[in-house]
Amino acid sequence: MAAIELDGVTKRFGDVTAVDGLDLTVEEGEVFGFLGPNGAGKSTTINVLLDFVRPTAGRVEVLGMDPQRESVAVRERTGVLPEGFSVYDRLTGREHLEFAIESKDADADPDAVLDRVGLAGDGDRKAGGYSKGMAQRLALGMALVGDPDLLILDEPSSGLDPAGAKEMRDIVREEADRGATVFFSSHVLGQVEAVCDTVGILRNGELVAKDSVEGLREAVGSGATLSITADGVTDEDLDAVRALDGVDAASTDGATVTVQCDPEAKTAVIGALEDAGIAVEDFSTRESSLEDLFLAYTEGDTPDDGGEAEEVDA
Ligand SMILES: Nc1ncnc2c1ncn2[C@@H]1O[C@H](COP(=O)(O)OP(=O)(O)OP(=O)(O)O)[C@@H](O)[C@H]1O
Repeated sequence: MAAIELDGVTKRFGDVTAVDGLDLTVEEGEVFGFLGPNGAGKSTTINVLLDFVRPTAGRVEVLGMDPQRESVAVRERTGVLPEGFSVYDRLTGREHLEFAIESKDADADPDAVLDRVGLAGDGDRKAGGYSKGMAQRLALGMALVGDPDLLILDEPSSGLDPAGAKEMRDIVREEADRGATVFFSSHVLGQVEAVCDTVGILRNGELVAKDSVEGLREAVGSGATLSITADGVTDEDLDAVRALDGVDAASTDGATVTVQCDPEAKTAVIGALEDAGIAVEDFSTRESSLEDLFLAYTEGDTPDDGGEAEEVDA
């Protein structure tokens, strides 16, 4: 069964269309990464799932229920880490968890949860004195209370240091192993790449791609990014590079030339620059990251090369 099913969901705020005819299915047990630039409509979609916002049009199902008619039942089985969570300054970390345990009528040990999210030893401190990352850990702990069937995490890594982000990803995996569905939004691409089974990319309220990370990579192209340290590169030089077989894109910031290309095109690219009289000081190649991919989907034209990605025309 699908944990989340959106069918033609549109949400308008006055003249602004935040979500535009969104069709989306997240299967039970899936870790789904909801990616998109600022303002793409991620939080609005999450608010629709939780019935904090009512859609202008479309059908929504969460855990087989209609969140508008069964909002209490949906929320009982869902753990939420909201965007911009703010703590109750005067309550301790443990009191926050006790509150979450009580309101979910759950049977959890607050200290075990504090320990799990890396706050053991800080449970008796007033949360008003927590750092941003500690508050985020606390919010994650509150979302985990009661072993929810669905975890909805809005930008869960915001404010976390690299170790905290890694711990968050480990927890997400543990929750998925337990059978929970995890839906998390992010524009921190590495977070999504590292932990998600499936990624959906939202642009201007529309789903522009949905696939596994690998599938999306294949759809974008052969996937190498070549960085060449060289100055004095002109537009004509870049045009010569772009004209080469296997080159998708080339740009420069004045000191470094960045080329998206097939790995085999590397020698030809460097040769073309050298033929133009450019002194190539250094170069490196890396597999295109999800970031390159994300930018290709959200800034450039959507690829239509018949790759593995399920293209979604909204
Ligand atoms: N309550 C509201 N009233 C008016 N406009 C809104 C409201 N909520 C969201 N919007 C608009 O809807 C669009 C989508 O916003 P949303 O917060 O869903 O995006 P997002 O993808 O979560 O962005 P971010 O990554 O910046 O949090 C934006 O243009 C935003 O200004």
